[in-house]
Amino acid sequence: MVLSPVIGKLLHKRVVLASASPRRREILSHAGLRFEVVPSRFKEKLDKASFPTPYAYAIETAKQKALEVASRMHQKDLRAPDVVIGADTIVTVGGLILEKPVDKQDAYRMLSRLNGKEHSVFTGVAIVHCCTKDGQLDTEVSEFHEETTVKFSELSEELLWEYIDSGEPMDKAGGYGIQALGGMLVEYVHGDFLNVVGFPLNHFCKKLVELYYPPRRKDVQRVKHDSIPPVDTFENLSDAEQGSSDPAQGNEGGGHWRAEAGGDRGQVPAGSQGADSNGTVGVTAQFPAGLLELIDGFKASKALFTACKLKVFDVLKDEAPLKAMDIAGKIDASVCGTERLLDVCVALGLLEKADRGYCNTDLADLHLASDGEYSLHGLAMHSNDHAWNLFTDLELAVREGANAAFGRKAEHPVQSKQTKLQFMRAMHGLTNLTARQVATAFDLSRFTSACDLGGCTGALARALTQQYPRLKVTVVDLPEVIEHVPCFQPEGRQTEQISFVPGDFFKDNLPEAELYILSRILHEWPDDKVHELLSRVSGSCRPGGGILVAETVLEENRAARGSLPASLNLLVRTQGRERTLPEYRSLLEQHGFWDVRLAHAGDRLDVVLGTRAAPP
Ligand SMILES: O=c1[nH]cc([C@@H]2O[C@H](COP(=O)(O)OP(=O)(O)OP(=O)(O)O)[C@@H](O)[C@H]2O)c(=O)[nH]1
Repeated sequence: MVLSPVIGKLLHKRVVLASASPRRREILSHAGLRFEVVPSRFKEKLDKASFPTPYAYAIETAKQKALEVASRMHQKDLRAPDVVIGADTIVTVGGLILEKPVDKQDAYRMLSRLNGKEHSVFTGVAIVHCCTKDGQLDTEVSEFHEETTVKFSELSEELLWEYIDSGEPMDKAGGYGIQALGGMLVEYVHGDFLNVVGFPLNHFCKKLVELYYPPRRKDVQRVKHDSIPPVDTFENLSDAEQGSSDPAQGNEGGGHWRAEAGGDRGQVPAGSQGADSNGTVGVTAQFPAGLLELIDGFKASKALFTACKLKVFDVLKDEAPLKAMDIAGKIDASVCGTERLLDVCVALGLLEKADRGYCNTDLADLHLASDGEYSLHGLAMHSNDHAWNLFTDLELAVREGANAAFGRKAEHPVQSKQTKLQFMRAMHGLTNLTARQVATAFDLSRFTSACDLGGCTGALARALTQQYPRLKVTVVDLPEVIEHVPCFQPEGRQTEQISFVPGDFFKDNLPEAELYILSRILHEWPDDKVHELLSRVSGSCRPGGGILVAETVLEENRAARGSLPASLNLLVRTQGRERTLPEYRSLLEQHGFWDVRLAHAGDRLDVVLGTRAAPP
């Protein structure tokens, strides 16, 4: 892959993205970068007037965000990551700098300023290389900015308010998200689109080229070219062509090869260089490290699952740092096996290793220990014990179409007694992660009652009642699910706003409600069952009532953002599939729901809201 040498230079480093922005995370992970996310605590309050230009302000803010994370991580365990990336996006119009709106009125003020005009979007980026010398943190900062020009159409007041009420402007610079509903406000864009979204990926790659591949005279002489390759492009680079250096280790001595697992992306296999009849030394093959990583990907998943199963992250959450020998004792495993597993977890960014022993990373503390609101331990265990087996039948599923393995090898997880609690844990963790975003994707304050069909442990119901104090939610799920709900109720947080009703939404009467919710339900079923369910919902829903469907909505070219493996999961596990917005719209309209709208609820989930029309 053409781009891999650039991003590949960071693959064997511990890279941290010092940002809470889901867009930045998505842009960089789609580019193939591996990193941890540690949101910066730097308060964005620099005096704007003290900067000569708006972009100087954005760069300084980005730098301070990254430095704060580097120094916090260094203080925590006396070891900073290798690279910390910070970014800050601002909008400028008429000499003013706009950041994220503080409330709806502020969003209105911003959008009114942008209405019908051209404005600039600047993102400042700081790449901080860290190293520890005599226990002290040493940093080297590289920085740059990118500018994009955007023009808004002339927009009516009504449209502006409708947009503001969608909730989208609130966490976005200038009060709009060009990648989502805000795209409709935009007449044209000149420059890098991703820069507007929050991270100028193209410029970032060029900066990496500048940092890691400074032109070296002997290489230029060694390779005969009609002209010297341009330095402002990152295409067709490999270490062998451009020389290799590492800013963290000083540019002078570059060109060292690494022999770590997965290989260095720029490494060239022995024998692949040679001279042609013109005496040109060229590279005939590029080491396919990205491909090898894909081939090895299942080993990384299995290492994570095994560490979860052995409760490594629980042990280290209670007591850390611990040496491999102590951890082995606590998890009842061999010392040499434990040490290898722990080191793999370090390489995967799940653990940190220092002289005093191993510790969880923040990510592992939050998501891989088995307790805690945002634990994904249940999901990891479900993937290990069930999804793993189902995926061994992927070939069959692909050959035969939907659900080839279903019924032959494993039962539907909710139907199997042994697995239902584990499945509930998996769903609980996953739902907790996105529940607030689903609850706020649309303003639902007009509803006073809701019925969450297949609402499992009530995680979404809890987020809804926290957001809308007037709302009462009835959660309907199978009796064998409801029986285990008390295990998932956080102590002291039971609320009278939520009730649980055992039942089968395909057979039993649906409770009365103004809003019916189907979160991660429809994708489980083929079209005929979806029609059956929607017709039952439609029959119970009064005119003016609503239906809220939370699913990953496919793009029209059928690519789903970050969730392609999930689509295969449905193929091996169910008879269902993910659908596009036109498909959901058509399904809902066929059952009397109109004004069908879409909002994104984070990286992997979208929300579709429809309103029940009066019967003709
Ligand atoms: O069209 C779009 N424009 C901007 C955005 C998002 O807006 C924010 C900008 O805010 P900031 O740079 O301060 O970053 P934060 O989100 O606060 O995260 P940090 O932790 O890095 O400070 C950014 O998220 C953009 O992605 C957008 O989505 N679309």
